[in-house]
Amino acid sequence: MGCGMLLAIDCGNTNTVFSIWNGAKFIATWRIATDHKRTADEYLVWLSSLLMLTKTEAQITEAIISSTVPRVVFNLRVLCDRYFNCRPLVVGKPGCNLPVAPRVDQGTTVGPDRLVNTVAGFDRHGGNLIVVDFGTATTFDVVDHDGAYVGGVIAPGVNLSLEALHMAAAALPHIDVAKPAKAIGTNTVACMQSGVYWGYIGLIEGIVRAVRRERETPMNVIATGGLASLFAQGTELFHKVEDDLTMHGLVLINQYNKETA
Ligand SMILES: Nc1ncnc2c1ncn2[C@@H]1O[C@H](COP(=O)(O)OP(=O)(O)OP(=O)(O)O)[C@@H](O)[C@H]1O
Ligand SMILES: CC(C)(CO)[C@@H](O)C(=O)NCCC(=O)O
Ligand SMILES: [K+]
Repeated sequence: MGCGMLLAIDCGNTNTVFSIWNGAKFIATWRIATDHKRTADEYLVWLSSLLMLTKTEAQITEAIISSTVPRVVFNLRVLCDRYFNCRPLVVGKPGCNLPVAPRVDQGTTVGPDRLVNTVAGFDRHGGNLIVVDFGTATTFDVVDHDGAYVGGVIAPGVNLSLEALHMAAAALPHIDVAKPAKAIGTNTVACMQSGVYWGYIGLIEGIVRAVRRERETPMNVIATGGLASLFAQGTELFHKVEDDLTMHGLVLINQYNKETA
């Protein structure tokens, strides 16, 4: 132990996931709420106490960041620079190359998490793929035969939809998403759960059907994100659920940039 390890950071609008890798070997992962006010010093205190608690001996010498929140990148860069003495790769920024460039409208920026999912999905399953990611938003990334991101769909996230319902209607409580026993709810919570769960299943199936109709080849569907396995219980659509897809993509992109440097 003690040789150079990779710190991979996946920063979403709700949560930020840190994970540590020794080459392709997974070492540890931790999650923190995304907050652009958090400083490099605060990240370090948090990280080092978790390292200690889990008795992980990590000598971090390289880092890669995917951030859907531009403002947090500054402090994450400072963390890597000041404490790990390295310049992190930042997906979507100059200096971080992707195996295949996205093919989208000129001037458009693709969410870095979607680019990362595309790379990981293509590596594991090849081209002609739809990657569904259940995060703050639910995204569908369409991966072409050669691994290029060629567009997709952005829908409101499951928890966001539940929160909107609660915020807008005085008599509707805050609830967690769950798969209801029956479609017909016989109390408020069960009615809301049915609406969100089966509504979402309908959304996913409808979007995948429409995307497939637009393409000439069959397309497998891969699901990732915290709620993927819950929704996999309500549809036959997913070829596979892969919770670690985004992290796998970060490791691949880091490797790719080292090889092509
Ligand atoms: N059965 C479940 N019921 C409710 N929430 C769940 C369940 N399983 C996982 N989750 C939630 O899923 C979330 C993890 O999802 P994920 O990391 O993909 O997205 P996120 O952190 O919410 O969004 P983003 O990546 O955009 O920040 C966690 O907030 C967790 O609470
Ligand atoms: C859609 C989200 C919020 C999903 O995390 C993120 O990928 C993002 O901010 N994307 C930018 C717009 C786009 O991907 O087309
Ligand atoms: K995510």
